[in-house]
Amino acid sequence: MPVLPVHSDSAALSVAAPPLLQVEGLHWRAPFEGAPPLFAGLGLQAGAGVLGVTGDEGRGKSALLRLIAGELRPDAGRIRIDAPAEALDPHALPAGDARLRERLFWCDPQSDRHDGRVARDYLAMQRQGRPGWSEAALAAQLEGFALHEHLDKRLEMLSTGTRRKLRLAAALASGATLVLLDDPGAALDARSLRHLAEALRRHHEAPAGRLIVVTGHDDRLMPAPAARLSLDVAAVPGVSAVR
Ligand SMILES: Nc1ncnc2c1ncn2[C@@H]1O[C@H](COP(=O)(O)OP(=O)(O)OP(=O)(O)O)[C@@H](O)[C@H]1O
Repeated sequence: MPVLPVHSDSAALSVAAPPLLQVEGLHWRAPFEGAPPLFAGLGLQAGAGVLGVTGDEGRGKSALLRLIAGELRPDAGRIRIDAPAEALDPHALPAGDARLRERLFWCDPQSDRHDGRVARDYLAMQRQGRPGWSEAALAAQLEGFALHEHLDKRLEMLSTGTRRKLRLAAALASGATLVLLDDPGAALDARSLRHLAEALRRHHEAPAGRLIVVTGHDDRLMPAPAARLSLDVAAVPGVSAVR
């Protein structure tokens, strides 16, 4: 999946396969006085595999995922998540829409929404409404992240790293067309980092029609440079990624 930064909105690359994620003309600035525009016409197309989003602190990696997930509203532009029958616009659908839930898994490291749940129940809840969910993939994640001993504890009793691992396990088992992982290596122990790196590498090699977007600074979790999108390019008005 070559990712080419281009310095013009009009620049386009030929797309070998229909993209799973399309961002067109994205404009957004943080809603506070004097905030500079973070995205001024950003365009992005990505197919199945792993797309890495890199950039210095504050360049908008997390904000980009929140915009794609529908949590932040773009000032202008369009976001489309591809689906067999129709392209879904997360901003045109109500929160919790069943089609969006099936196709999108947003792994928000800051969320404390489910902290009162027991880990096993959290996984059961995440499984609901996701026909692509894989019990085999979940079993591999529980093993790889050493989560078995924590399944009967409430999330609020778990360490930050273990809570993150539980969310990652659900994300990787979800079968969603688009999985968004924000800085997934943060607070992970060395063994878990190795497991996650291996899971992402395997997914990239055999993506089965699904796209995982990973932000962060950890090179071990990033796909090859050709599949990375850097937000550091000064005032990039358009960026395209194709598989
Ligand atoms: N939910 C939000 N609401 C308002 N402003 C936000 C929100 N998320 C991010 N921002 C603002 O957008 C800018 C970019 O922040 P963001 O967290 O996206 O950067 P980042 O590249 O992920 O940085 P880091 O590597 O430190 O995580 C910051 O000015 C931040 O305050």
